[in-house]
Formats: sequence, C-alpha cells, structure tokens
Amino acid sequence: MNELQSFIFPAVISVFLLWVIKKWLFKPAGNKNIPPSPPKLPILGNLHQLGSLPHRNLHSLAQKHGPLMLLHFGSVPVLIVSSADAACEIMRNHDITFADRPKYKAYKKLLYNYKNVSVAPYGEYWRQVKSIFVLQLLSNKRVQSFSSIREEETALFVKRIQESSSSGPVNLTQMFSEFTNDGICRSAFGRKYCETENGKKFLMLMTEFMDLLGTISIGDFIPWLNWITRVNGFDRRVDKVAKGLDDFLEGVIQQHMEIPKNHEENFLDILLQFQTESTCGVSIDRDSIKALILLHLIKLITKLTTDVFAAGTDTTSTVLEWVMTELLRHPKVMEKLQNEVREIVKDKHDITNVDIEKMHYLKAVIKETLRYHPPIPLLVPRVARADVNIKGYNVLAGTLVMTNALAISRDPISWEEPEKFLPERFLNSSIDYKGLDFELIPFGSGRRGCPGITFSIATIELVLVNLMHKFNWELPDGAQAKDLDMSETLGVTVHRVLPLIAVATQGN
Ligand code: HEM
Repeated sequence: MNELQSFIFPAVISVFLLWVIKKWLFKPAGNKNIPPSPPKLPILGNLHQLGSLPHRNLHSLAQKHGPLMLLHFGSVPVLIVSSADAACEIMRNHDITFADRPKYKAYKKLLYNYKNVSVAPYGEYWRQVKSIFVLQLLSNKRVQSFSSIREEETALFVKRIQESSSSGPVNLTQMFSEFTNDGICRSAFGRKYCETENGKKFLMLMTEFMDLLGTISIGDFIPWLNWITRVNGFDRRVDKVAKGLDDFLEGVIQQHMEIPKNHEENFLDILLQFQTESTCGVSIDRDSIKALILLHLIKLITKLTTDVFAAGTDTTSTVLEWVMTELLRHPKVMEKLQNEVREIVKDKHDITNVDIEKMHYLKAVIKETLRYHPPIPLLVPRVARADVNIKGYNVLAGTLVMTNALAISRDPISWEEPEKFLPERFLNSSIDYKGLDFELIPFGSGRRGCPGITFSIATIELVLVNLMHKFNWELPDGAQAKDLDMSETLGVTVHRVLPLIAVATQGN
C-alpha cells in the first residue's frame, strides 16, 4: 500500500505540474493578449451571466470590462462588441474575417443544410443567394413594385382599427403583427396562406419550428453533452418539424407552379425563375428555394404568439410596437409628428412616397426608435474565419462574435443624453441606420448586413403616417406615460412583454 501511495502521489503531482506548464508556458501564440474577460464557471463558462435579458446584462458587463470582452458560452469563445469604434473594426475593417455565421446543429436540418441566406456559411453559395436578395427580391425597384400590396394592406389595417376602436381600446401589438404577417405572406406567395384550410396546421408547425430555432442546444456549446438532445427528444422533434415543413413548402411550390401567372410577381415567382433559368449566372435548387422562402414564413409566427411572444421574429411589427409605445409615452412628440403628417397630407386620400419624403420628423422618430429599441439588440452572430488582431487583442478563428447594438446606441461617448427618447437629435444630423454610421447599426453592417432595410422602412413609414393622420391616440383609462409597463421579452427579437393597448379616436 505504501509503495502504491509513494507511486501515485508523485504521479499526480507530475501530471498537475505538466498541466500547469502546458497551460501557462505553452499557450498558443494567438491566445496571448486576449480581450478582458469576466470570471467564468467550469463547464458553463459565462452562460449563467446572460440572465433573462442578455442584451441588458451584457451591456452592464461591458461597462465593467470594456467594449471588447471575451466570454465563454460553454467551451465556445464569444467576443462581445459594445462600442461604435469596436463594431467598425469588426464590420468594416475586418468585415471579411467576420463574415461567417455559427453552425448550430438544429439549423442544419431545419434550414436545409444552412441554405437560408442568413445562416449560410460565407462562400460562393452565400454570395449567390445574397445577390438574389439584394438585386432581385429586395431592391428599391422591387420594394416600389410591392407598394400596391402595402397600400391595400395598410388601408385594411386602418379599417380594422376603425372597427375595433368603436368597441373599446385597441390591441396594437396584435394588430401590427397581423398586418405585417399578411403583407409578408402576400409579397412572398401572392396570397395569405393563414386563411387557407392548411393554414392552421402550417402555423402549428411554424410555432414548433421557431421554438426549436430559439432553443439553445447545449451540445452546440458543450460538445460532450451532445447526446442530451438525442435522449430528451429534441433531435426527434427537429426531424419531425423539418419533414412537416418540407411537405408543406413542396405543396406551396407545386400549387404555385400550376396556377397561371397573371399576377404581380411575388418572391416565390422570382426564386422559381432562378431554378429554371440560371439568370445572371446564378442558379439555385429546390431546397434553396424552400430555405430562402422560410425566411418570410418565419415572420408569420407572431400571429400565434401575440399573447406569449415567446420567440416572435417579426422585426417590422416590433419596430411599430416600440414607435407607438414611445409616442404614447411622449405626447408632445406625438403631437409634433401628427402636425407634420397632417400638414403634408391634408385631406388627400392617397399618401404618396413624395409626401413621405417630406416628413423629416417622421424619419427622425423612426431613427430614434431604432436607436432606443434596436429590435435585434445583439444583431445576428458572426464567426471569425481566421485569427485576427482587433485593437491590440488577439481573436482566434472560430470565435463567435456578438455585437450589442443596444449598448452601442446607448453609449454616452456617441450620444448626448442617450437614455432619453429625443427624435430631435436626428433633425440636424446625417447619422443613418444603413450600416455606415457605427453608432446606429440596428440592421448590422458590411457584407452580412441586412438587405431588408428599404422593405421594412417603407412599411413602417406608411403605417405610421396612417396612424398619425387618421387617429388620435391615448393610453386607456386615463393612464399616464409612467404607468406604461416597459418590460422586454427574452428572444432574438425583443418585444414588449405586455401587449400595447391604446384608445384610438377619429383624428381627421
Ligand atoms: C426592422 C426590420 C429589420 C431589422 C431590424 C433587421 C435586422 C437584421 C440584422 C441585425 C441582420 C444581421 C446583420 C449583420 O450580421 O450585420 C439582418 C440580416 C438579414 N436580414 Fe434583416 N432586419 C429587418 C428586416 C428584414 C426584412 C424585412 C428582410 C427580408 C424580407 C430581412 C432579411 C435579412 C436577411 C436575408 C439577412 C441575412 C443577411 C446575411 O446574412 O447576409 N431583414 N437583419
């Protein structure tokens, strides 16, 4: 026994010393001079510090540790970017190095082997489908061509508010999400699928789909726990939903190909042309079409989740919800906006783009809302494709990068009185949200920046102008601004926890 002890003790000490030597003396070169990190737990890393509102908690952590901070989600290194300056380094100066997206396990099956443009790895396929989005589906010209759909849906929306307001306060949250769902559905397929008999089954599938996309699969961050999703039924659910959605999308495409094409071109029409024609040297297969169209279907999910708002992703209705929240909290801003809109529209029946272009305060209100409530506060994560030095810190290939747009747009270095909602700050400022001014990047920036800016802003402007032109608004039961609950949800897109309820009276 003594002999055994005298062998084990030095062996354990030697192994321990070797580990220390390896860890401290033979650190890989790139591992030196890493960004500051808050202390982490074994196995979990910093996951426990995300809490229920990761964008807020990461903002507080960054105030302590700096605008470039290295966290670990399980074993995955995560660079948190929290200043305009640092974001510019990542998205402009080193954009190509950070042009990849993480490969989460569930996305592989649910999004056709990462064929959806937002999750596609950086490379030739992504370049081709992104160009279809930028040049074909979401170009300025195409957004103009969807204006009749937008106007029809907005007129229906105004009518719904008029009807609903006669019997009491209006649930604006629900109305916004129904409105944007219908518009997206029509521009995607030329019809409102939720109204078909298949609609219910499809919406159930989409709810599950969103639930799966929003679930952290622990194996993505702690690989040796990968087996858990096999045992707890997660993998089975992914397979079932992937198959159900694939059957549905096949049905939609088949139906679409059978009907005569005598309508305004919609997204599906355009994508199908790329399948057959290989226009501009780009051709895509059926799986790609299904993966790309899923981006639009994802937006439909808010219809089912307006009460719980678990993982709604409809960014356009989120912006509308926050704009109206802030206008109700700031009656003077609302009055100023109404005066501008009513002065320009007067008693004209149709509101044109030329009218909207003259509405400078409207644009300032929308910018301030995007600053104050960036709908996707942590943007969409990127991944470093190579080792790189950022502001003197080494960042290793494979590091996940999360940019905290909320922290950036509330940074006192970039903004005066950042905690105040003040649209006036934009009246004499050239700062825009298009990805060139890094203090305001709700749509991201660079190669992987959002191609849907014009599409969503056109909708937001038209709806807001109508709401200001046609109605007067106040909080129900004489409630004051300070009474309005401002709690935010957990999720990729951050909504209000409680639906926004307001009283609408005829304004014009
Ligand atoms: C207010 C509305 C919207 C917001 C705030 C928003 C925000 C974002 C953000 C933050 C990203 C990631 C950018 C980056 O990594 O730098 C993104 C990517 C993307 N967005 Fe949007 N988005 C909105 C509306 C839309 C719409 C309406 C569409 C299409 C109909 C769209 C399509 C996309 C696509 C395809 C990508 C992926 C781009 C890529 O990975 O290359 N977005 N969006």
